[in-house]
Amino acid sequence: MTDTSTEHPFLTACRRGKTPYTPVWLMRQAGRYMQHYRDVRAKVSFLDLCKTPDLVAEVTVTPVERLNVDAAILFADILLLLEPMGVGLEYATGGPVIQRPVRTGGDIDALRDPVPEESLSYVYAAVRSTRAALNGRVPLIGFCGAPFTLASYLIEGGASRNYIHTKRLYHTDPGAWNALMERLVASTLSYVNAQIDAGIDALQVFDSWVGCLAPDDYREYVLPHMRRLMAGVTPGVPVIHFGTGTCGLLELMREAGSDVMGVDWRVDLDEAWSRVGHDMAIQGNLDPVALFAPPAEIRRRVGDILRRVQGRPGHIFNLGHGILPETPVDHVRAMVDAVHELSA
Ligand SMILES: Cc1c2[nH]c(c1CCC(=O)O)Cc1[nH]c(c(CCC(=O)O)c1C)Cc1[nH]c(c(CCC(=O)O)c1C)Cc1[nH]c(c(CCC(=O)O)c1C)C2
Repeated sequence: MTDTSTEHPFLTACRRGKTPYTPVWLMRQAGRYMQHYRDVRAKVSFLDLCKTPDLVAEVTVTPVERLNVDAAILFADILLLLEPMGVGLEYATGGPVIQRPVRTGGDIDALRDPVPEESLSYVYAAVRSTRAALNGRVPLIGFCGAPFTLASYLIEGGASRNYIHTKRLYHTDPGAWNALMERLVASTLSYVNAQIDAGIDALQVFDSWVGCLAPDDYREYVLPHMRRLMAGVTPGVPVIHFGTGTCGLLELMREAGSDVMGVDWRVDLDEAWSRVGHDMAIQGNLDPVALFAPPAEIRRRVGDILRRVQGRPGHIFNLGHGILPETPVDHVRAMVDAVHELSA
């Protein structure tokens, strides 16, 4: 695994090349289910952690060492980009909060356009220190929020159940909605292209909450912006497009133009893959709650997913969403070992 002269299986799989085993990594692999992370967080707030490159490197690399996963994901958050827009980002105990949500065309006009190279320079410092700490062992994934998911936080002011304010904006003022999405795409492109310059090996775009949309609304109010986002990413770095609850949207999401489609557990992986097309790679899709089952049952379920894709090149194993904080670490390790052993 330390041989950097050959491409790592994770990157080969993103390009649908043949690999000696199915590569695996886990969303939220750095997080509260791990004692090491809780120890770090006992001493420093979430935002201060994100802004301290050496600590970011430490919490990013630790799960790679403990779990033997095939990729690292930079420790950061999709909402960091919103802080320099001047809306008041805060990580409260109940989850992230936007103190001054945007609801009208006037609010949108008043947003600042972030200059990521300046206000988010700590992210690029973190990419460099994490790369140095990884020392070529596994590729480093950078990430961003997709414009719809970012807009939902900006407009609702935090997590949401029904997205009433978000949907009302495009129902009542599509011009303001499109202006907001265009600004988010522009800022996100400067943000991620500077992550690429700093040395990330792959990019995941998290559209975590896009599954709340009717297909016609996705087509009209989201897809054109996603197309411009994907087209603007500096070429050469594979892009993973992930969402949850996207069963009704997969064919439309394909049109955005990523290399890899990430799917949750609510759809059979072989069905998802044939619907997005075998000319794309696929990532997924074990239910994160399956990690609470006994290791023998976890192994059986890993085997089921691997059988569905029948060894077709271009599968990256992952959960269907992030690891939950209460997950037993030894079960996570058992899952990673099962993927490696059963796919070899
Ligand atoms: C560990 C963590 C993160 N963010 C937050 C936490 C919890 C803070 C803590 O308890 O220490 C606040 C934090 N930030 C956010 C949330 C979700 C809250 C909500 O339900 O709206 C929380 C708890 C918003 C967020 N943030 C992210 C998403 C997309 C992924 C997803 O769908 O889960 C979303 C929606 C991305 C994210 N966020 C994070 C990573 C790190 C890398 C890794 O995966 O190991 C990543 C990729 C890190």
